[in-house]
Amino acid sequence: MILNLDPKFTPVTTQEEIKFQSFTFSGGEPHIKINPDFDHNEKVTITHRLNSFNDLGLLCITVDALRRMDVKIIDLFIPYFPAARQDRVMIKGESLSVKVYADIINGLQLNKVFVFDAHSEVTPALVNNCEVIPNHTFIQQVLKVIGDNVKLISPDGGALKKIYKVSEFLGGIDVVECSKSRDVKTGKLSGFKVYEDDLNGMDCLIVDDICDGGGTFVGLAEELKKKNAGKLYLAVSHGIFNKGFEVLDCFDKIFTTNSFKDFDDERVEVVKLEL
Ligand SMILES: O=P(O)(O)OC[C@H]1O[C@@H](O)[C@H](O)[C@@H]1O
Repeated sequence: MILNLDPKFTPVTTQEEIKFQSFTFSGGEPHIKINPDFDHNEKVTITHRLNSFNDLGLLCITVDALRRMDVKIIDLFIPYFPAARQDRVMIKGESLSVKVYADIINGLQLNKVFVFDAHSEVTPALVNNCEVIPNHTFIQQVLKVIGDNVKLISPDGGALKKIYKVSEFLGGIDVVECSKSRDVKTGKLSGFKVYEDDLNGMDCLIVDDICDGGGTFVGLAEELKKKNAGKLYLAVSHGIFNKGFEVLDCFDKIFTTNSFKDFDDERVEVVKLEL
C-alpha cells in the first residue's frame, strides 16, 4: 500500500493508495489525518519528494500517525535524497547536511528507505536500511527512444562506476570516460577532457545523476563536438534545471525522471519512476 505525500508526484504503480488529508496550520505546522480504512497489518510505503527541509515535518508526523494506528512495517521511497551533494565538509564552518537529513530519517526507524540514483555512496552509508534504486531502467527507456547505437558518456570520475554498471545492464554499450576540473580557489568549472581521440560522428548520451545549472553538460558537449560527436543527448536522473532548458539547447534531446519535480516542456522527456 502506498501513502503518497506529494499529490503532484505520480509514479507508475499498481499498489493501492491510502487516502489522507493534510494542511498547514496558520502557525506553519503541518497536519495530517490518515483515513484508517485499510489493513494495518500490511506494509505501508510512504512516498515523498523530500526536496527541502520543510518536507521533513510532514514525513515525521505521518510516520507517527501510522505508528499510532499500529502499522508495524513502514518503508519510505525518497526519489531525490535532499542535500546528497553536501556529503563532505569542504570548508570549516559548513555543515554535513546529508547526515543531518539521514539522522532525522534514521530516527523514524523505518523498515527500508529507497533512494533513486543516490549522488554518492555517502547517502546509503548514512541512512539505515537504505536501498539505492539504480538508473538502469531509466536509461533503458531512454535508449528505446534514441536507439542503442550510441556511446555512453561519463562526465567525470565520480560517475564512472555507475556508468559501467549501466553499460553492463544494457549489454555492453561503449563508454567514453571524461573528466572535469575546477579552479581550486573559486570552485568554478575550468575545463573538460574527453578520453577518446575521435568519436567519428557517433551519437553520444551523457549520463549523470543531477542536472542543476547545466554548466557541466554544456562544457562537456562543446568538448564532445570538438571530437566529432554526432547527436548529443543528456539523461539525468534528477532534473533541477535551475537555469531552464535554453542553456541546454546544444542537446538534441534531454531526458529526466519525475524524481525532483514535473516538467511540461517539449525539450525534455520525462520517464516516470515505477513503484
Ligand atoms: O553543472 P550542474 O548541472 O550545475 O551540476 C551537475 C553536476 O554536479 C554534480 O553534483 C552532479 O553529479 C553533476 O555532475
